[in-house]
Amino acid sequence: MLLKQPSKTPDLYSSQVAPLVEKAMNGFNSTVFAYGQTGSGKSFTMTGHPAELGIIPCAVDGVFDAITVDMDRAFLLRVSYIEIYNETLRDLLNFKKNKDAPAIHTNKGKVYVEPLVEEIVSTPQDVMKLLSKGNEGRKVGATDWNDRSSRSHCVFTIVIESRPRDGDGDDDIRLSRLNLIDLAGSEKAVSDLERRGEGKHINQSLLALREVINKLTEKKRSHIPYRNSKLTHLLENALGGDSNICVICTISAEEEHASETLETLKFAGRCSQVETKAKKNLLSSERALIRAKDAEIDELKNRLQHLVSDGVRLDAPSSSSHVSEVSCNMLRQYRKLTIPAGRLRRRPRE
Ligand SMILES: Nc1ncnc2c1ncn2[C@@H]1O[C@H](COP(=O)(O)OP(=O)(O)OP(=O)(O)O)[C@@H](O)[C@H]1O
Repeated sequence: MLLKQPSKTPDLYSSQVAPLVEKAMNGFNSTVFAYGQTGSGKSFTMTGHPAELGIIPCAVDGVFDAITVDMDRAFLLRVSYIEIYNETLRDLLNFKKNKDAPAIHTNKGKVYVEPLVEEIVSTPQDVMKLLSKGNEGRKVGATDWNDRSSRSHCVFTIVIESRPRDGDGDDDIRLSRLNLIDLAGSEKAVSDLERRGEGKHINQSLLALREVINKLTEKKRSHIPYRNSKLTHLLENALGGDSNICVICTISAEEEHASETLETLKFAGRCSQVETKAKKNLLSSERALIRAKDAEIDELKNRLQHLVSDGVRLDAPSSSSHVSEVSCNMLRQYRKLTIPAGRLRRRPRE
């Protein structure tokens, strides 16, 4: 759908992305990506700017707002952040320690990345800290068009698991992925040699994405070349129909960019023809991390209650530094694993 009025990112979020976040909260995979030529505002739109909140922070608020009002379900959230740079995957939450580079695997048609850090989060602040941490490791560089051009594709994912609060509810454990993607921008040859090498990989992977989208719009679908790039391989399940998708296309209005703008608009037109059939994802209790964490939470709760009945004050330093450290660690772990419903946990706005 095309927005007819110039709009700010939070308006774009409310009209186009919020419905996908709502679906993600109910077990449907959702994917949002920004596509457009270099310097046209993809990172501005996805990550945001001091002047304007981006799609990712809006979505994070959307997720926690939904948890706040949902009194019937308990949630467990995890976050991962992957970068594809020069056709190599990097874990942006673990890039320093990373000895084994993450790789794409497929099992029974499901694409996943391993090894990959998935951090458990319980507040919007936790999520935003991880986003900033990942962004520090992201490859950016100055090009002829953008001083801080993203030289990589970045996939920020919130994994949402939930179960009914009452009863055992094992037949209604839901798992979904909310993928928020900032693609690198298509570009003409740039003057800097290193940038030119990166640009070649960027353009090839975007070409692969356009080819996949073209194939997906064909009435009689032939082989779809997902494996032609890491980007399309990683997005195979999402593009292939298991996810609700929102594609945000950004353009530069200057005349010198007219041909790229036309290409982007054509891409937007083709994306709007792709049909997806996302299904609700249910998880067996044995595979549900939320079930394993339930046991851990109960155990921590018991141990904390014992400490309190022994007279240890959890919110104040104890006379014994060992008891204090143990209780603080337990309390921290307990808080990390529990997201109470019915409490406003909105991230303070700048
Ligand atoms: N709507 C906007 N209003 C004000 N400034 C903007 C807007 N969109 C983009 N900018 C500014 O334009 C510059 C380029 O934007 P941005 O980095 O988001 O582009 P990009 O499409 O992500 O580029 P690349 O593909 O090279 O990474 C930045 O300085 C950004 O702050």
